[in-house]
Amino acid sequence: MSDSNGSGGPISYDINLPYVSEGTDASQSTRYPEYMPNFDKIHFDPLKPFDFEDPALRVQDDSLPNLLTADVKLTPIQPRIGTVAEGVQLHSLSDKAKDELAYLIAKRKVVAFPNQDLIDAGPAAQQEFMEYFGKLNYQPVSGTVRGHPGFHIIHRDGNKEDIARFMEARLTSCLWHQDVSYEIQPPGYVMLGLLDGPEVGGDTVFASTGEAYRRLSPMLRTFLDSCSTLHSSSKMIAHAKALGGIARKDPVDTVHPLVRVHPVTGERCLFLNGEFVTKIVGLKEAESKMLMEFLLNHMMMGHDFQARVRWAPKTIVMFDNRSMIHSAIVDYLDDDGAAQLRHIFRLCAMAEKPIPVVEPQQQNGKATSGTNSANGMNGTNGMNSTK
Ligand SMILES: O=C(O)CCC(=O)C(=O)O
Ligand SMILES: [Fe+2]
Repeated sequence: MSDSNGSGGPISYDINLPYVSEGTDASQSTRYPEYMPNFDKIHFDPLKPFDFEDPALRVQDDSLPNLLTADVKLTPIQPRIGTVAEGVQLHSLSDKAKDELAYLIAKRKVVAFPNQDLIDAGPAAQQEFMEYFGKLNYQPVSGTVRGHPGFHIIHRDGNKEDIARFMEARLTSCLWHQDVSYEIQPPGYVMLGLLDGPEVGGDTVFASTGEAYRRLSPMLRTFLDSCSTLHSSSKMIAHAKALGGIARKDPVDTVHPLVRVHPVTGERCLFLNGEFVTKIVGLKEAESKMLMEFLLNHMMMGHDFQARVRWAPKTIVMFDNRSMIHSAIVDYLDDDGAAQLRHIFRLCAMAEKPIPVVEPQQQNGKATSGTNSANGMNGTNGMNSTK
C-alpha cells in the first residue's frame, strides 16, 4: 500500500520486530529479564468469534465512585482527550472499579497511571487484569513473554544498525496504527506498561479518530459511512518471515467498516490505519489510494485532536483502540544513532466486531444514512476532567 508516514517508501512494521536475537544475554539489557522478547515456535488457531460486552456499559453512576476515590487526582493532558490519573492502583481495583475504569477510558480515550504496583506483579497478574476487559490477543510475529502469549514486547537498546536500516527510506519513525485491526473482533481496551525507558523521549502520540471524523464535511461523512476497508496481517507476517522471524498465526484478512460506532459513547470514529488497511472496498485503486492518504494525513496532521503521553518507568497507559490511532516516537537515540534502553509491554483486549453506521444490507440501496446510535451515553455525563 501507499506510504502514510511521509517516507516515500512502502510501509513495514519492522520497528516492532525483534531487536534481541535468541541467545542474547537478557540480563545485561533489562531489569526485567522475564520480559525479554520470546520467540518460541508456537502456532495459534484463528481467533473464534466470542461474546463481548463492554464493561463500561455496566456503569450506573457516571461520577465513578468506585474508581475515583478521594485520593485520586485526574489531570487532563488535553482538554478533550487524555488524562493522567494519580492515586489509582490498577492492581487493587474491584470489578465495579474496573467497569468504571473502562468508562473513563472510553470517555477520555487515553489514561496514564503513574507508579503502578501492577508493573512488578508479574505477567500472570497483568494478563489476568486485562482479561477482564476482553479476550487477549496472541501476537503473531513479535516477541512475547514465555508462557504468557498475550504479551507483545518491545525492547530497544542499542539496535543502531536496525534503526539505521529502518530509517533508510523514511523521514520519520512514526507508524500510525490501530493495534491488531485485521482481526474480526479487534482490540478495544489496550494496556501499555513501561518497564524501563529513557529519561526524556519515547512518548506515544494519539489522535482521536472520532474528532477526525467530525471535522469532515457532512457530504464526505455520509459517503464514508457506507464504505468498508480491507485489513490484512499478510504483509506483516511475510515481512517477519523474510527477516527470519516466526509467524504464530496464519494471515488474517477482514473487511471492516471505514466508520465504526463506539458501543459506549455512540461516537462515530474513522477506522483506518497505515499498517494493515490495504484498500477501500469497491473503489478503483487510485481512488482508494488517494482517499486513504487523505484520511491518514488528516489524522496525522490534526494536532488539535491529538495528545502525547510522556512516560516514566512503572507508568501504565490504557487507551481505547476503537477511538484512537497512535504511534510510538523513536527519538531517544544517542549521537551515533543507537537507541537508549526502552522496554515496554502491550496487552490487547479484543472487543466487539466493529459496528457499522450503515448495515451492509442497507448499503445495497435500501437506505443511505444509518443512525446506529449504539448504546447511548453520548454527550455530557457530568464527569469532570479533574478531581
Ligand atoms: O511503544 C510505544 O509507545 C507504542 C507501541 C505500539 O504502539 C505497539 O506496539 O503497538
Ligand atoms: Fe500500537
